[in-house]
Amino acid sequence: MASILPASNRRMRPDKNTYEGKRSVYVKNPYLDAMDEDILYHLDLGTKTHNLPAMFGDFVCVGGSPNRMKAFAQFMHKELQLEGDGEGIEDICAGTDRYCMFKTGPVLSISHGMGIPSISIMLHELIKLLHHARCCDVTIIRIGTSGGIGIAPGSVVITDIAVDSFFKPRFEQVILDNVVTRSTELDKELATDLLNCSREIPNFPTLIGHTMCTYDFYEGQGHLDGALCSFSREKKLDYLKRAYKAGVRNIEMESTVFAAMCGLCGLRAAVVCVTLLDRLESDQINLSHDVLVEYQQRPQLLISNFIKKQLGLCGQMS
Ligand SMILES: O=P(O)(O)O[C@@H]1C[C@H](O)[C@@H](CO)O1
Ligand SMILES: O=c1cc[nH]c(=O)[nH]1
Repeated sequence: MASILPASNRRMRPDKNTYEGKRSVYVKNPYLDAMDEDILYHLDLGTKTHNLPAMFGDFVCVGGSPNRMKAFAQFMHKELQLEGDGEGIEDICAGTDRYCMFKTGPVLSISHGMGIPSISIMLHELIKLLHHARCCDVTIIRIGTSGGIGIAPGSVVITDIAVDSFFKPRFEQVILDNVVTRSTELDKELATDLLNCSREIPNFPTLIGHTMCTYDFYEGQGHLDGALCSFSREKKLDYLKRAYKAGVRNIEMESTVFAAMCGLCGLRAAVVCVTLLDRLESDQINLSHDVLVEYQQRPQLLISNFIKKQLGLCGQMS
């Protein structure tokens, strides 16, 4: 778990990235050390203007929508039985409308928008913040929505490995004019712990599977209902069935870069997404508002129970 002690209270080894017995957050950028101040433009935070060690906690949860991540922060406030009703919880990134960030006890809740470029910018700045704040043993979980393949809508998929549109466990980052391929493995032990935790929640369909991450919601995921569609229903179904055969159980738009960046920077990471529909059956998400809200709360409930267990509050599981 990440320590929230100020950096000066902890013992650092000669290797600057390693605290005694702890796994620290790495940044792999030789230029950062030489910077007098680091301004995290999209989060509206900075090393000179904010007391970063005081702001960060043990768990970081990220998801696309600002409202969902605010609701999650308020839910955690209640679940952790913190003082007050949590209604007036403040957005730490209120100075920007790109992302929002809330802190409830040891849990940081941050929105990342839709798609790889959006989450990637947020992760660069978040990881630098965790590094500047000298956080150790950080657990980061993406709680999102997705389209399922061959599983009942409402199922929660815990990702074992994120794959690209070719079902390959890789993230290809274009750096200058080179393509650099990065691994998209996630923490297996964390995924198993989450699955075990899900088994304690009644009527909570959960499975571990591969998650396919695409660059586009419509054509990229084989939707027949976009403004453009240049393939047949048969081609779509053939593609999704091949994905299923390759072990893919859901599709979303952030997991490969999330797994790659967190893995490279020493963060214990998981992806937990509810499925809103079975893509072998349909393309349109036509759930009622209430069902949609209830489905979106499922990853939140699982993560809340997991965090409470980690904190030794397991007698108070929802
Ligand atoms: O975290 P969310 O639910 O936003 O993730 C999925 C993937 C895309 O960002 C978006 C598409 O509707 O939902
Ligand atoms: O089908 C879906 C549903 C949610 N999010 C996705 O990326 N795809």
